[in-house]
Amino acid sequence: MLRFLLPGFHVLHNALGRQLRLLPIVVVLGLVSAALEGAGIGLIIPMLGIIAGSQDAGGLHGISAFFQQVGAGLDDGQRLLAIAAGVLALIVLKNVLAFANTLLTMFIYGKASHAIRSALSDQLLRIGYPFFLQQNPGRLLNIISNESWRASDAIQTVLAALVNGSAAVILLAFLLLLSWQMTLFVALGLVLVQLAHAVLSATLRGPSRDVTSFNSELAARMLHLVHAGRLIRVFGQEEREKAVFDSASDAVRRAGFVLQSRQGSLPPLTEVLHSALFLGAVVSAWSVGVSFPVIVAFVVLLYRLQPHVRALQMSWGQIQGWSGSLEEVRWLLDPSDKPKPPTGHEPFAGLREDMEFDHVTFRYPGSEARPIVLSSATFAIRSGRSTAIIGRSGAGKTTIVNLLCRFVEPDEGHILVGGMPLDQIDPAQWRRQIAVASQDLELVDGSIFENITYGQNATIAEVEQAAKLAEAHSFVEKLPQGYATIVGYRGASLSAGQRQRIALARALVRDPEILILDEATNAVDGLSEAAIVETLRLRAGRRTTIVISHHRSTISFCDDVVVLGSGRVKSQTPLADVASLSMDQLYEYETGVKRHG
Ligand SMILES: Nc1ncnc2c1ncn2[C@@H]1O[C@H](COP(=O)(O)OP(=O)(O)OP(=O)(O)O)[C@@H](O)[C@H]1O
Repeated sequence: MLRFLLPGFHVLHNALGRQLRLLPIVVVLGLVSAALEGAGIGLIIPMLGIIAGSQDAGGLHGISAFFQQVGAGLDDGQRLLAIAAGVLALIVLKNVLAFANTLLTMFIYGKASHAIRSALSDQLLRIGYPFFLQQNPGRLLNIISNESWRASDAIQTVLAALVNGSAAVILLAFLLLLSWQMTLFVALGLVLVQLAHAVLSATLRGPSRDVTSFNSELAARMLHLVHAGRLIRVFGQEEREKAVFDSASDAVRRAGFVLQSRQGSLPPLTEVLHSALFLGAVVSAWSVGVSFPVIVAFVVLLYRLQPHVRALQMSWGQIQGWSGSLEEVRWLLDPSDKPKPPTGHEPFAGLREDMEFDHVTFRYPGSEARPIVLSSATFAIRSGRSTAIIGRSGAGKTTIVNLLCRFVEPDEGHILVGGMPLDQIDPAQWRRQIAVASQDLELVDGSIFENITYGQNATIAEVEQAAKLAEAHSFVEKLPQGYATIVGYRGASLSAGQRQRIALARALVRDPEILILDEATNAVDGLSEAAIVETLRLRAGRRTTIVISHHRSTISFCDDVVVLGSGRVKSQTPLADVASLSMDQLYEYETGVKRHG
């Protein structure tokens, strides 16, 4: 039931996790501090009795008669002082408990907010890679940077509602003990106000979803401005981009205005209804002859009750207003409709035999209308040898890397490693034996040393050795900070060729069993590339290398070449057999798969 009432109930429940144990303490502290407040207010009755000179408890019943007896036997002056001191002590104690409760709720809020952010990052790291191929990064950024905070705020609101709810229950109980007729009148009125609230709050869900969706769009535009700074300037698109951004931003403003204006109508409406209700209670109490001290105590209690009830009713509206945010966070955290990460339990210690693509068919998820990327692709990658995978742009070369790294899985067919299907091998162990240097794999924002040792502990000597092999050492040495140089966001402070050499050093420092180079040297100058090719040649017989390139020189050291075209493997042949062919001739070379003898 609660799941239907409270959008994102799951999110809140899971975020609270072990902190759920603390909620009863929040409630008890709320109840006790409200009871102390109620008792303090009840003591107004004898105080007023002393001041008004009427201390007769005869007309009073129940708890009001009990309060009227407090300090009986003392003379008026002493009694007034004693009761005032008692009220002050109750107020101090109540505030100490309320402060303790504030600390406790803040602690729970902090833990739950952290749990939401941590669960989001965990999900983003665990989720199957195809998710990122399909999702709008703006939506993901918006969930992490905006919606997760609103979900945290919803938790704070729920905690505040618990405290306010506890206070309201106790203060209502005091009211009931003072006068059940007046309390019934007030309680019925509060139920009607709550109904009006619920109807209005329900209209917040639609605008809340709109705000979330426009925020995603705006986050995507922001990302675009950050990433496409050069493109926009070089094509003189500043005006157009400004207009598109402003329109996205204005859509957020408009949707936000609709939501906030509806939310904003709730507090004044509540205040007017509550005031009418309380005035009605006072007038009806007077008309049925309730005594003056009891009416005063009742009014003071009502006055103290009102903010709690108001906050409680506002919490409901706020949570409805955040329903879009909670739904977004719930969606991202829900694993049921997300691609699963690769599985497999067989250990993998090293590549002893060949890898084979056995009739592998693949199409990217969500691209059913487009031509198939790989259709029954069959070829072998010999262990300890170097294989070039070539083909015209869009032929599916990077897709083969994605399949080998298990970012995506074949729709049909198998990839076999030493005869064992790749999907049975432990993916973590498998990936530990692979290193990829690719034009798409970015550098991290840190030092050159941190970039080369990303994912691999290595000494400075090992880092220098890898950098030398990748033709990076000489330029790094000349930088004022050497290997401590900070490369900036995505390596922005380096040239494209320098970035590629650092990325290659990062792959080489692992001395991987399988090295994959996907257009990894296309921005490197000819001399450096020749030296890199020599390095790669030295791996022959010891390690397996897969090279993807459109340059003849880059694949010159390879033993085998696999030619892709139109979704098929056109040929696989020893490179020596086609040494005389140019790249263009190779792209058209079609002989099927010639296995090495
Ligand atoms: N995420 C994706 N979603 C849908 N289709 C994709 C996706 N990535 C690639 N493709 C399509 O798959 C096909 C093969 O792409 P792939 O990147 O493997 O080609 P490639 O041979 O590496 O090309 P290039 O030489 O230009 O790098 C292309 O038609 C491409 O449009």
